Amino acid sequence: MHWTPEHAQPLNQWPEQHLDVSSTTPSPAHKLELPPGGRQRCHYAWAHDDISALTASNLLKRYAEKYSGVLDSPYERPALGGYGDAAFLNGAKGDPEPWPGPEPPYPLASLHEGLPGTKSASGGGSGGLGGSPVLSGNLADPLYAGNACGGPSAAPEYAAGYGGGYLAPGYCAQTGAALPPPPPAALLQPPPPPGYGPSGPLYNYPAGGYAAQPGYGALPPPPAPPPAPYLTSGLAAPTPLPAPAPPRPAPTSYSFQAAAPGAEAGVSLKRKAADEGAEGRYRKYVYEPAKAPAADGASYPATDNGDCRGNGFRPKPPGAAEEASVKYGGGVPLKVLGSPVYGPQLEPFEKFPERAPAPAPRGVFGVPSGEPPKGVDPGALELVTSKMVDCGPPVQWADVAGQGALKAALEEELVWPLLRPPAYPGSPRPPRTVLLFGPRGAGKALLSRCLATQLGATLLRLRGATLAAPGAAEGAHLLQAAFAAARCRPPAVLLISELDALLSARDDGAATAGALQAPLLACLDGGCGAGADGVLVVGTTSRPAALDEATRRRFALRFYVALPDGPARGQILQRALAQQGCALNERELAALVQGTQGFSGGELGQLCQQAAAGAGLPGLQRPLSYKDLEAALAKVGPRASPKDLDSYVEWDKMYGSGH
Ligand SMILES: Nc1ncnc2c1ncn2[C@@H]1O[C@H](COP(=O)(O)OP(=O)(O)OP(=O)(O)O)[C@@H](O)[C@H]1O
Ligand SMILES: [Mg+2]
Repeated sequence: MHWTPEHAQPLNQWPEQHLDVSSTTPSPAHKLELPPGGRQRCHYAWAHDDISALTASNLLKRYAEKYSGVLDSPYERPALGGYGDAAFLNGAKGDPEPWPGPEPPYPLASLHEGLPGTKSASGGGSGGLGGSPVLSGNLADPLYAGNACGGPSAAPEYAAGYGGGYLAPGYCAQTGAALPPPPPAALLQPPPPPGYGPSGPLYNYPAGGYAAQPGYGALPPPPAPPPAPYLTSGLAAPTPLPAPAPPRPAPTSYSFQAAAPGAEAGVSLKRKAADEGAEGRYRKYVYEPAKAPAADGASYPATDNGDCRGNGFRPKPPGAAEEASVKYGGGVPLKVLGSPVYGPQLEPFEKFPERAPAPAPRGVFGVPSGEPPKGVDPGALELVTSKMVDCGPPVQWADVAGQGALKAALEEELVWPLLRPPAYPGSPRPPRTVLLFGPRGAGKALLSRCLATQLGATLLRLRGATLAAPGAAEGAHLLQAAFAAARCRPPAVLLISELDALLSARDDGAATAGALQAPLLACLDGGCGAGADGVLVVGTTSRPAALDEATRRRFALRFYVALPDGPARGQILQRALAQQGCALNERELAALVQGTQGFSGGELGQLCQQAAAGAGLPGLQRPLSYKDLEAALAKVGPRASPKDLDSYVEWDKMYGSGH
């Protein structure tokens, strides 16, 4: 055989190589490369391949013995075949006593016959020792391929067979003395209870029958015992159970898990679906035709009928669908009744002009549920109650165009936890403060109104600039009164827009601004009732960089309200133009959407107003045309520069909650 370097394989691959022993001519290269001493010890892989069959057999035998010694050190290996499989299964591999296995020791004399390459009955196959017809019958089954305890593994060095039968996965080299002897069989298998022994009767009913189990009285009565002919001979017929106890009263509260089944996983899926815009279970966040509402008209078919008042926010009461129908369409049935389907359907946008007069303040605002806190100016409280309560029409999720991911995040992280707070002890409190930041007119106030609607809460609106205008003392009184009013009338959403106007870092250097920061922080800390159950504080700003760290930290959640994307702009424009009696065709609308890139929702509304004003149509004698809008585009443009938008994104990355 001609020797080539590819024969120089490590020993662990050796059995897989074909070993041709037909040639007796030694390779001169081998002789030159191999050191004269230590060849046998260190250079197994370089052993001659031109050797006789007898030499090969002897060599294999010797290597096998050597490796068995290396492997077993310091573990003292018992005689081959000393362990049966049961020894490993019982964890008695360290038992110094030889296990009385039924199999005889492995016949070492036939080891080499199993090696591939030997021109023997094994046929030079790939089975290694395990493939030997002689050994395969003697090897323990199954073969353990490796050592999972991090020690030297048997698998690479004794490929497919050798030693594999001795090393179980997880087997660590250790002395047998370190292991305790196996416990007596009586301990391993406790005796069965009386009456359940192998020789005992099958059933062992107590003589007087079973006593009624407390707490299961509401279960239906058990079936009558089978008639005597069907009972096993010798088996005592069970005594019927006594009459069931009166049913326990239904629980008045429900746990978080019960109230929102699969909330955790479902929510994540929903967010994922919203992010990806993929077809998922929560397709309401992507553009699609409206789905049929739930049978009861509820946004989310809750499995519970409970009314969670843990934090003052309540889920929608039954019959909300009818109420919503009256509110929105004046009796006209709506396609989506309280269902937050964020699709391109126009119905939700058309319902604004048709809305019935503003309903009476929702929640329990009209009936104070709490005492006004001491130290609050009664005049300021009266002012807040009469002037700052938002009585506008409710805003559903579908009324906010676009912002799918943000709406999903608000609902998941704010609305659901507030409506259904976790009931288990030690669970984190739902967030009570949220900051919405983004360009002017992006829809921060609209989203706040939507939050109030979803929570069934009263909305109190404060403007930072208005608070800062009259003077520091009066502004502070108003601020405290607003928080107090919210606390007195839960559930309530307190919206403080232009939050930056209250803080010291103002560009215009308003004198009172800085003075309002301390009262604001005190109120946000709970001093004015912000931490009370049933009060959610929403701060909005278009200058998030003006917020110092103290203020920023007070808002548990911080969400970026971005400018509307193309489809959202199309929706807002359609709705605004429909109010002015203008209907653009598809091409014109697409062109308008294209031309209004970078516009906020507020600016799109201004564009339509400008178009109407430019056309000189105060009374709308003729419908607006595309040309009017083109002309208005020359006058109204986006206010936020790309640099501003970048700074929002940066701030969001640093301090935002992400969505
Ligand atoms: N995504 C939207 N869908 C429908 N209407 C929108 C949307 N975004 C904004 N609008 C409309 O634009 C107008 C301005 O919105 P809003 O007052 O909520 O903006 P804002 O972010 O609070 O602005 P500011 O920073 O000036 O307070 C509102 O009439 C609102 O209805
Ligand atoms: Mg606003």
